Amino acid sequence: MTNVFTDRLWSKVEPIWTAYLEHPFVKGLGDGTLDKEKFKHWLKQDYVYLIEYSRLFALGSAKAEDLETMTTFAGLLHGTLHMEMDLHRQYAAKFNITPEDLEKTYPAATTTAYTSYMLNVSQRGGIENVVASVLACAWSYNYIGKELAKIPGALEHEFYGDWVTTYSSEEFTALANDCIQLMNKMADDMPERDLAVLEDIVVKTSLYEYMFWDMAENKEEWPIKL
Ligand SMILES: Cc1ncc(CN)c(N)n1
Repeated sequence: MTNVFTDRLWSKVEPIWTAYLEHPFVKGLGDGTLDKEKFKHWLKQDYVYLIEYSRLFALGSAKAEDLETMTTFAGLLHGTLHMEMDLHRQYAAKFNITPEDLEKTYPAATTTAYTSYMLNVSQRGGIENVVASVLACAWSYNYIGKELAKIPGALEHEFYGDWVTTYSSEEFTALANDCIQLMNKMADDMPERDLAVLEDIVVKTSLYEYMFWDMAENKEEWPIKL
């Protein structure tokens, strides 16, 4: 089989993605020992992250040059707003947090930096920048979900089992695969100079993903509280 662009991306980001699995927050999700307050911090920050992330799918749909791509982005938008964010709303209910309060979460420094970066490169560039921006997000959570699902008891854990089940599910895998396929479709016949730009976006967003885990682990907001 011939190599596709995402194979090249994978070999570039593999060390970062392997580090996710060693991260204390991710390890705690997998073995069920994660502190609930840390998870609550992730949950709230991730909800407002996903709102901005959804904007990227809407932008991708607007920038699409064919109906098939437009439809794929619309499906990704729907899957995020409903399937993925439903998981967050269900967890929030366990903490007695309403969807309205979740939505009012003040974005932390890392959340702001990560979403601003994605929106900036996506607005400045063409649709291929949008796809490169969203790729690490969908693909890495699916990767983590599938790896954690291999840990005995992780899928059945009374609290974190739903997290592992959702991100390793066929439904979420299909969303991640849609992003992977879109990336390969965009990269086809692209000159090396442009591919290098896309690779840099995927590396940076992969690093932001790591910072997001750190932010949740340390319950970070901003350096000075007002
Ligand atoms: C920060 C982050 N990255 C990725 C995902 C998976 N959509 C997420 N929910 N949050």
